[in-house]
Amino acid sequence: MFVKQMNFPANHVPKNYRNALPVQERNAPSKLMQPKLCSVTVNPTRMPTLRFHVGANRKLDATVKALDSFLGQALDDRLAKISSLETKHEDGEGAEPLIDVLLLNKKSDDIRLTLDRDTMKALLLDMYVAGTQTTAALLEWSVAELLANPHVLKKLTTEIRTIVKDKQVITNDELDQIEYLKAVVTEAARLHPPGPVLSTRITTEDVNVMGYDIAKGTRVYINAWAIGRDPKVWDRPNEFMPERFMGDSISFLKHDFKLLTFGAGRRGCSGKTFALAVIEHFIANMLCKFDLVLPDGVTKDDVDLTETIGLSNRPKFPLLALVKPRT
Ligand code: HEM
Repeated sequence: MFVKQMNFPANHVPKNYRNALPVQERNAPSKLMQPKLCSVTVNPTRMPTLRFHVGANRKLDATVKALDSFLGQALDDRLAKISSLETKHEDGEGAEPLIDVLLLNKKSDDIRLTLDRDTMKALLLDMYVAGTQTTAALLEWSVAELLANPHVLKKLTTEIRTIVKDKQVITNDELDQIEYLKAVVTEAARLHPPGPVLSTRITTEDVNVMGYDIAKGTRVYINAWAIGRDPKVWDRPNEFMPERFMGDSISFLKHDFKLLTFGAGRRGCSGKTFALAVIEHFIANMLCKFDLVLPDGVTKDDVDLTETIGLSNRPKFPLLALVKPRT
């Protein structure tokens, strides 16, 4: 790719940016393992682009402080709870929560996590900010498109029930076999990327892209939404046709610049495998045990697929759907 991710200029590294720490400090054992928790230091980063908006940086500071304190509290609460448990998982949870993995500085065969408190907060923030709304939006779009396209819903339901049969729990092995489900989610993601514009890049050298000269240092915005509906790239681009991805070599796991719902390159989405697994598990389980239907008197043509305009893309009107126990 011609356009690379912006780096901080050497003299402008925010002070709380972990990699800016001397190597020794970076590798020091986590303070969290000490009995007394370290205090939280907030060092919000000012955004130069906001300096023209009166009060914006002040609001940013307040938001950063509030978030920092919320995340710090979440870590403290969980640590207190873990210490009060005699054995792990005594609180009835089957799988180990991410927060415990971070707090307990888990050691496994091939990975040793040495995380300080700020890094743990950043990881939790990543999960919540980057991972929740986006996943929920793509799930909502996938279900909305299924309701607006009953022939696709019928085909998918049949395929899922044929593969899963009467099993109570759907495993990844079954999920891997339901090729049409992956095609449905990929098609929903092409038409309705939850983040229509990718993270900003800055060119690191003069480049020419398809006849356009782009000077070094140009801020580049990539419109994933428009690329996903480009008629030069896609046949009948505005139609929901999961079949286009059946047996196709294009998939999110293979990095194709036609399909940028999860971005690309080194700053591409690090949670895409997780997000796709969550969405596929949800839909497979739902359609296995329930019939997905529209409320009485509502037809497929009434499903409103209008998108919100902005940095995130969700249905403008929340989806109303019903599930009934499988007939
Ligand atoms: C359907 C769900 C999701 C969508 C559509 C999505 C989309 C994106 C997009 C478009 C980017 C910017 C990529 C680029 O500019 O090249 C991104 C970045 C990111 N995503 Fe996701 N994401 C999803 C779910 C998740 C989840 C579940 C997590 C975490 C568990 C996550 C963590 C991140 C992180 C940490 C980044 C920043 C990566 C970096 O800058 O190095 N995302 N995501």
